[in-house]
Amino acid sequence: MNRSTAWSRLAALLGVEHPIIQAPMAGGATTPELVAAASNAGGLGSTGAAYLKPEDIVKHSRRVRELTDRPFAINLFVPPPPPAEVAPDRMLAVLAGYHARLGLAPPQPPTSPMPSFEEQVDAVAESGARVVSFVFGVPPAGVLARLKARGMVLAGTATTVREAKLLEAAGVDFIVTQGSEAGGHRGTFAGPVEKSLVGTMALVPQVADAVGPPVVASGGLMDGRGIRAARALGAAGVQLGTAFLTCPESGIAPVYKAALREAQDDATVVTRAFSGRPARGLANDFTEALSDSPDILPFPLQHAATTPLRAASAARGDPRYMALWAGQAAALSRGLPAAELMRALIEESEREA
Ligand SMILES: Cc1cc2nc3c(=O)[nH]c(=O)nc-3n(C[C@H](O)[C@H](O)[C@H](O)COP(=O)(O)O)c2cc1C
Repeated sequence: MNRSTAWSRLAALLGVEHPIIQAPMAGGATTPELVAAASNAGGLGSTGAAYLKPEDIVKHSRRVRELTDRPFAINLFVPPPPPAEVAPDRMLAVLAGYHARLGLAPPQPPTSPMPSFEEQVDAVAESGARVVSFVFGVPPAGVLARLKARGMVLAGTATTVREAKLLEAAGVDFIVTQGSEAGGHRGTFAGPVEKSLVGTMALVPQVADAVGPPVVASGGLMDGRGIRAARALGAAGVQLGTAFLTCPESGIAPVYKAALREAQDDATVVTRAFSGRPARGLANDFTEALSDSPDILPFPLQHAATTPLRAASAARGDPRYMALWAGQAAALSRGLPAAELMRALIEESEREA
């Protein structure tokens, strides 16, 4: 299939003019206003719903539907196996020092903050989203069958060829490849993360050669240059996260937007310090002090344990203890309104190389 056919076929599958996806970003970035603006401009907006309670998924998607009658996407985390018994005392002692510095009450033993996956799926099934994407694994067969029976288009996230093949075998409609440049959590689920840090340039053509479903490239793409490169490598579409974080509609804290605008190419690190899972973000005091700690708890307990500190740091406009998820090309952030950014991406991606 030639490149322009793959591109327009994926656009038709997604029900959009251009297969340019505003990435799902859990943790509040993907407000209904951001999602709807991306969709209204001719791409596909996506909600990162992983931490949302089912009733909030219902509310959020109702609001998106008020703002657009175009297709949009929702994303969930495939749930991790229940964590083994862990002793959080040493991590709590480390965090206590930071709490004291900010005048917070001592940290409490963490419990999982994740809503019930089954109930999230119930809410997603009723959300009116056209596309449902998953990360951190192969979703259960029953979940895929149920959403497919409702006519929803399904996607999984792969960081290696092996993961892409597992997702193809499960029957997803398209595969998002996540290159190691990507901001946020590594979606790795089959194999050690250290071996899955494959860059977009190397990952996209290998996955495109290995699997049948269309491949959507993500990781380090910020403008038309990246989109054209991804297309040339065999991608049928693209997904951009960091590029949308500095939009006025994105829900992240102002201090986080300011840090992204000042970021340099070497500003990011992959760290487990905030959540227990490896994720790429801007280095700060917290990542420098904790990234090598042997006491980091497994996801989602580390995420829960660091929540009060991250929230207090954001409320004070102090980026030192916040999770500032960002891809390696954050310096190319433009801070445009989402519709303008989407229109610019479309126009730039169609220019001759
Ligand atoms: C703040 C942030 C949160 C993210 N949350 C999610 C998420 O909830 N689900 C998901 O599939 N990917 C998530 N990602 C990863 C994106 O889907 C995408 O792979 C990544 O943003 C692409 O790289 P880029 O940031 O360089 O564009 C997140 C990325 C960022 C920056």
